[in-house]
Amino acid sequence: MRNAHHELPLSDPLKEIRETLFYPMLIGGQWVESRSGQWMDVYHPADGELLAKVPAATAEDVNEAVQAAGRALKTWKHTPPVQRGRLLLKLADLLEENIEYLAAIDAIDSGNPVSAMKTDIVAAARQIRYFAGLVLEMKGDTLPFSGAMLHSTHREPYGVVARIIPFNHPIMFAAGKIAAPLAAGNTVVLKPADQTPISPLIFGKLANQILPPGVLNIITGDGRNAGDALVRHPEIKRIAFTGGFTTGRKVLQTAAEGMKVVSLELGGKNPMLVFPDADLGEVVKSAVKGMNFDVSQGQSCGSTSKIFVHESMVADFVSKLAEEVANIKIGMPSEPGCQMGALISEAHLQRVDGFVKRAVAEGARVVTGGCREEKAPFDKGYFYLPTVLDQVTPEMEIAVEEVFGPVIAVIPWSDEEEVLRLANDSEYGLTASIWTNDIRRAYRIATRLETGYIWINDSSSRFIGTPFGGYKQSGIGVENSIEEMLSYTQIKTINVSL
Ligand SMILES: NC(=O)c1ccc[n+]([C@@H]2O[C@H](COP(=O)([O-])OP(=O)(O)OC[C@H]3O[C@@H](n4cnc5c(N)ncnc54)[C@H](O)[C@@H]3O)[C@@H](O)[C@H]2O)c1
Ligand SMILES: O=C[C@H](O)CS(=O)(=O)O
Repeated sequence: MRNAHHELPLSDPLKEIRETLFYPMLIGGQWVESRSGQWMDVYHPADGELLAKVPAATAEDVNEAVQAAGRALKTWKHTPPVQRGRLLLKLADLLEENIEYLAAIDAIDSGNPVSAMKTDIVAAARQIRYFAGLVLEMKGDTLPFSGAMLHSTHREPYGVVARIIPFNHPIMFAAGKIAAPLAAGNTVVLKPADQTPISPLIFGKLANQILPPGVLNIITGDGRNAGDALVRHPEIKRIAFTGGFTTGRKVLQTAAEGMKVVSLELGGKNPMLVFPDADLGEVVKSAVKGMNFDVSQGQSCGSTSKIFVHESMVADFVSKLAEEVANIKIGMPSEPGCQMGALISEAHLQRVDGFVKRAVAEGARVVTGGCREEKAPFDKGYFYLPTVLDQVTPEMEIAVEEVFGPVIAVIPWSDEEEVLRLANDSEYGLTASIWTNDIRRAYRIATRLETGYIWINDSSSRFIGTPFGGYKQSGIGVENSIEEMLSYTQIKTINVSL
C-alpha cells in the first residue's frame, strides 16, 4: 500500500476520491501508511458517506516525520533565502494552475462551496507569494559600537516546526500557513484536521513536486494521538496551532513541559456594533458577509455572529436581515451555484442545533432558520439552515459562546458606553466590526475594543500583510504579516572583540 496515489487531474473528483479510498501520508518525500497499519475514516459532509481512509499516525510515525524534517533542515536552512523564495513562488503558481481541481477536492473534503474554495486557493497563493517576497527581511541589527567590541544580531530558523490546522479551510490553511515557516528556513510537519485531511494531502502532492524531500511532511490522524505526539516530540521547538480554545490550551500546557514556543490562532465570539447613523442597507449586507455563510457556513473564526444594533433601528434591521438570510440557497458544495454548503459533521450539526435550542429555551426567537435542512438531497448530509435569532440578551449562552456555525444573534442597545462594555465583556477578542459614519466615534470605539482585528464599515475582509491575531482567549501571536515570518526565527547575538 505504500506509495499509492492517484494521478492529477481527476475527471470526476468525488467518484475518483472514493475509488482511491486509501490516502497515504507524506513523510520524507514518500507516500506512506502508518507503521501500525491503522487507518482513520473520513466522511463526506454533503452525504455522510465514507469518503476515504487516511493513516492513523502513531507516535512512531510522527517521529519518522520529524526525523525526515530534521534531515531536510540541514540543507533547507542553508539554502539561500532567495532560492527558498523562488521555490515558494513556483508552489504558488502550481496551486493556481490547478485551481479548478483543487477547489473541487476542497469542497468535497470540507462541505464548503466550491466557489469559495477557489477564493481560498487564490488567498493561499497570495500568502505564499507574500512570504516568498519577505525572505530577505529575516535580518538582524548591529548595535552601537562599544569600546573594542562589535555586536550584531542574527535571525535563525527554529528548526522543525509543527503546524496544526483546523477543518474549516483545508487547502488555504495547509498551503498558506506553511509559507512563513518555510520562508524563514524551517522545515515543517503539518497535521491537518481529522475531518479534512484529503485536500491537504493532495496539495502535498503538488508541494512534493517542488520542495526537496522532507521539507514538508504531512501526517494524518486524530488530535489526541497524532497531534499530541507532534506537540510532545522533543525535536519540535516551535508549534503553530490554529483551532479551538480548549485544544489550544491543551497544546500550550503540553508544550510548556518541553519549553516550546507556541503561537495560537483560536476562536472568537465576534461583535458587530451598529450605530444609529449607519446606512441600514449596507449594514445588513455586511452582517451577512461577516457571517461567511457563503464561505464556510459560518464556520469561520472571524465571523461576526453577535450583532449589537441600536434600539432605534433593531426592528427594521431584523426584518431586512431575515429576508436576506432566508434567501441564501443551500446547495451541494461541488455545484458551481452553491451559496452555502454543509457543516463538517453530524456531531457539529447537533452542537450548533443545541445552541439554537438552548437560546430559544432562554427566551430568544428564531426569526429564520433554526433547524437542519430536511429536503432531499440535503437530508443525508450535514446541512443547517442559515439562522437569525433576535430577542437575545447579553448573558444568554448564544451571546457568549462561539457557535462556529450559521447562527446570528441580534442584541439591541441604547447607550454607547454600555454597548462598548458589552462588546468587551467576553473571554474572546478576535474580530469586531463597527458601523457608523462618524469617524471620531468609530476610532473612539475601535481604540477601546479589546480585539485583535477590527473593521470600520466592513466585515470579514482580510488584507495580506495586515496582522491577524486574537486578544484574550482568542490567541497568542499574529499571522498573515511580517510578524508571522519573524515569529519562526530566533535571535542570536554575536559579540566580536576587535
Ligand atoms: N483564529 C484563527 O485564525 C482560526 C482559524 C480557523 C479556525 N479557528 C478556530 O478553530 C476552531 C474549529 O476548528 P476545529 O474544530 O478543527 O478545532 P480543534 O481544536 O478541534 O482541532 C484543531 C486541530 O487540532 C488537532 N488536535 C486536537 N487535539 C489535539 C491535541 N491534544 N494536541 C494536538 N493537536 C490536537 C486536531 O486534530 C486538528 O488538527 C474554532 O474554534 C475556530 O474559531 C481559529
Ligand atoms: O476561520 C478563520 C477565518 O475565518 C479564516 S481566515 O484566516 O480569516 O481566512
